Amino acid sequence: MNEECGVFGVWGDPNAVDITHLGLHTLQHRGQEGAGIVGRTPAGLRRHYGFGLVSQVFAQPADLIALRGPAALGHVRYATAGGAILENIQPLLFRFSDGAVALAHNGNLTNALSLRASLEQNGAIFQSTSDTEVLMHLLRRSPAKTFKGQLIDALNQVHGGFAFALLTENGLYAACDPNGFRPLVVGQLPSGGYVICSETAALNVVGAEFIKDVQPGELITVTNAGMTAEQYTTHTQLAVCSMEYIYFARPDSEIHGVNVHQARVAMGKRLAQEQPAAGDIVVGVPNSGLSAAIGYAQESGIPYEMGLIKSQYVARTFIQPTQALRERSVRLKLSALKAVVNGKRVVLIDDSIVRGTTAKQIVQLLKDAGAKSVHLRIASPPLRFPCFYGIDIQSTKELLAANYSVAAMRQLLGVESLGFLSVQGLEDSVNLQTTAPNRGLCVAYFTGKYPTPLDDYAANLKEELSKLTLNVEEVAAR
Ligand SMILES: O=P(O)(O)OC[C@H]1O[C@H](OP(=O)(O)OP(=O)(O)O)[C@H](O)[C@@H]1O
Ligand SMILES: NC(=O)CC[C@H](N)C(=O)O
Ligand SMILES: [Mg+2]
Repeated sequence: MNEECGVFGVWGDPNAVDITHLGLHTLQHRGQEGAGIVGRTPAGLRRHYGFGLVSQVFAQPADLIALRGPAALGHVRYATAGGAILENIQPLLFRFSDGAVALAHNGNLTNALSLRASLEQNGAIFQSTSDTEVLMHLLRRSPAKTFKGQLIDALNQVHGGFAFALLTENGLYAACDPNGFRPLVVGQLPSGGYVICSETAALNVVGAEFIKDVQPGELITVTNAGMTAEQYTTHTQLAVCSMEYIYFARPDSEIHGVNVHQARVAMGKRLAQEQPAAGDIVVGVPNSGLSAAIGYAQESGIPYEMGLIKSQYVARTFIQPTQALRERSVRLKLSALKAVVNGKRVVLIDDSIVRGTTAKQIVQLLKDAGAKSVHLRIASPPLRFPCFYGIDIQSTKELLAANYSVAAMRQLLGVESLGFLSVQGLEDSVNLQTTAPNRGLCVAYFTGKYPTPLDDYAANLKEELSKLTLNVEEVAAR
């Protein structure tokens, strides 16, 4: 599993580029592989981009100065399709005889490969290997008369997960897929300018007021005439990625009206009811396990303690490319507090188990520091199926819970007991106000039931699952 991507665009503010730069810093947790900004300068759209963190890509003041103007679009990337080559770092910038367009994307398209094959057969020449680029080819081939009409045509042909943002000389456009898998919000700056970005935390940091969540199948247009919202399709059904609430998004963001920290606290409370444990202290795994640990302690009455310390200088573990690096970075990142855990029965709370790298090492750390027993509780259901909508887990091979039962995982991780939150518990904890299936959440990674056809990925998944020798229901029930 890898991070997400983050998008951030501004229209109608003289400081658009600097605001976008700040916004990307705030969204850095969503992608650390590459970053870029396109600015609408007096000389047209200009781009600066590269590999690494926002602070590395924009190391010199001149990098931003060259982009300045009244509108900008930025992106932080972690690849889900097409790998880590410079050409895939976003925003992508296309120059046409009649103008330029910048394109940024969070999510993953399920039919990009087949669309690309047929576009190439008809003469298209792609510049990158990412799924994102197909949108622009479809847009340019549309017979519609206006840019917006062409965009609507293109949006109706791509499938899967997408929060797209596009910048032209004339406007800033943004759209969400028909399930709203990925979060995307609109806000307004004190100057009157508009911001469109992945998370509300970034609105707060740049001083913009929240206006709305972009809804499934919705297209937002911002020009000098103001902001408008319309449906590019009405075949929609809310299925927000539940991993956004569990792990990805910042605790200080709100997605469809639900604060991420509070959702995690509620997951922890529910976990305490569903999976009680006899312990002396509750310890959360920094960072994203802490909110659920607070909830577990509140509900169980077991005191919350700081049994693990996190170094502030080590990034998220998933993004390391190899297992050896991931293991080393857990060691560097987390240490046990001997004075707190020695002789104690520890109830250890984390938000998720993916490969098991983190849990395995932390249990060892706690035991080495003298913990009498470790009762591991996970504030999400076991992750057993891949995601094709924007989280980079596209194979069951690496998922611990796809390959081992809960009892086998308990042994493997070396804990006295192990318990997970139920799917129902997750849905109730997030508590979205909707009548959509699964209470408006995508829970496919836990149930194997995907809210859309998987297009190019379907055959592969079928084959993988057949190798597990269990059917979907059996895998989900392990
Ligand atoms: O089972 P694994 O493969 O180890 O993956 C799961 C762990 O990874 C994530 O933390 P991460 O270190 O990425 O980020 P965080 O600091 O925000 O918790 C997540 O919160 C779990 O702790
Ligand atoms: N994590 C993402 O949202 C990635 C966006 C896009 N699919 C890419 O690979 O660049
Ligand atoms: Mg973690």
